[in-house]
Amino acid sequence: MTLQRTPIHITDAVARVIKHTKETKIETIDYLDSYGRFLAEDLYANEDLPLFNKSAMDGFAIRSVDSIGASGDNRIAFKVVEELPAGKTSDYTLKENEAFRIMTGAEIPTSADAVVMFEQSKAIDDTLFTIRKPFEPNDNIAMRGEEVKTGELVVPKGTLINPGVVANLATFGHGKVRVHQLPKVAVMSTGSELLDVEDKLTRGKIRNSNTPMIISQLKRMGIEAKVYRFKTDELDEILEIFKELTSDFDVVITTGGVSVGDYDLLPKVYAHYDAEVLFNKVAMRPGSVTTVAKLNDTLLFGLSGNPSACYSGFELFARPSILKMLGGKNIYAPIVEATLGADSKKANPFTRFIRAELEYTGGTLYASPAGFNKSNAVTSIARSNGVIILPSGSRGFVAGDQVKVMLTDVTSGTPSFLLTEDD
Ligand SMILES: Nc1nc2c(c(=O)[nH]1)N[C@H]1C(S)=C(S)[C@@H](COP(=O)(O)OP(=O)(O)OC[C@H]3O[C@@H](n4cnc5c(N)ncnc54)[C@H](O)[C@@H]3O)O[C@H]1N2
Ligand code: MOO
Ligand SMILES: [Mg+2]
Repeated sequence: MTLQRTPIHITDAVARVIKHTKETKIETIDYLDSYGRFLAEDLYANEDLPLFNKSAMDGFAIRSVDSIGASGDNRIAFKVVEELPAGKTSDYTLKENEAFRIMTGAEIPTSADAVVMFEQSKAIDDTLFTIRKPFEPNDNIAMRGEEVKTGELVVPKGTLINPGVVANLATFGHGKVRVHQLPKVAVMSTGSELLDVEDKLTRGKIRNSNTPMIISQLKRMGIEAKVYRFKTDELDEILEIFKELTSDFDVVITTGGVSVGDYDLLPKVYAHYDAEVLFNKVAMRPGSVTTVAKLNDTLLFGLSGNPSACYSGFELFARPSILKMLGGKNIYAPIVEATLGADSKKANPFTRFIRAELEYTGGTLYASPAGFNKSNAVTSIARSNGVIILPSGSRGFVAGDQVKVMLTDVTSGTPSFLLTEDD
């Protein structure tokens, strides 16, 4: 086996992974379980929205024609003939200077065409009130179909089902929704140095942080992974496990053992099973040895053992691929421009990813390296909420330079509420 590997550009690597990713089968699930999935079909309006002309305010529904000429000096009186809370309807036909007492959301009876807010009226007694200004037809009324008409596209296929989409499923009566199945994902860290979180530390050993990290990155996507243990770094054992993994799972994520070391077994596994290696070297740091292969219909993500490399390898390759399996359209983390908050003096022979702390101050988005940032760093992953991307072939960067930042952790908040009284 040759130890020479040819690095390819990240964009090429991402494109290869996505090209080899297939959507999973479609299933029908309860709409309340659909949050975080992607619509597998367009969502159309089954009805007009609003469904009927409805009061937009609490007040009185009147015939606008009866309000003509109303002023402070010429208050016009109305008599309440019926009360209409939301959900109650009436076929009564208003006569001159009659009104319904109507609440927000109630259907406007056909004989009324404007709503007077309580605040725009003066009560004389329980059934009489006056107004001091004229009302136009449709004042304070939400018109049938003003938001969307029957048959219009509301949310296109491939959209992430966020709480707003769930609200629309409910609005249009879709109790069941078609989505792509959750891919079956297995996670396995390799390395005879690895101990579990509560094992006693012994010489030369470390705690396995990659498995729980990847499990959490998957959880963030709504996926429960199955964890496999592999402790010996013996080829026979890993070959046996892989036989099971590739027949049962859509995605197998391994960490470690992917470089050129004597006990880096993944390249041997790919070769043994004649997997199609999409790439085994990417022109990036960290994670240059990240490998992605395909065996039958299973995608094998061989992430680097070094924690920072492992984290970005997942976000760069596994995440968009899994989102595509789920039928997602917008599968890539957004990349925005930011101002570098501190120097980053190293030259960058390969594209460099730097775990970063993002801060929005005084109208500027600053991105600062989140401390120790080598490939083996684990603490900076905890502190960061994005990744600075420095292009390959560039020299060092200094504070104030414009850089690109990938928003890998958009769930992170800010320490203070960013709206002020001037906004
Ligand atoms: N001769 C060469 N050596 C190395 C190269 C190279 O190109 N030529 N690449 C280096 C780079 S870059 C990286 S990154 C690492 C990648 O190594 P592997 O993916 O094979 O990972 P391991 O060897 O298994 O482990 C590397 C490192 O990470 C620690 N590790 C592994 N698994 C975990 C885990 N689950 N939790 C926490 N830490 C983990 C492991 O103990 C090692 O320290 O290879 C370089 N070598
Ligand atoms: O694969 Mo490495 O993460 O470039 O240090
Ligand atoms: Mg290694």
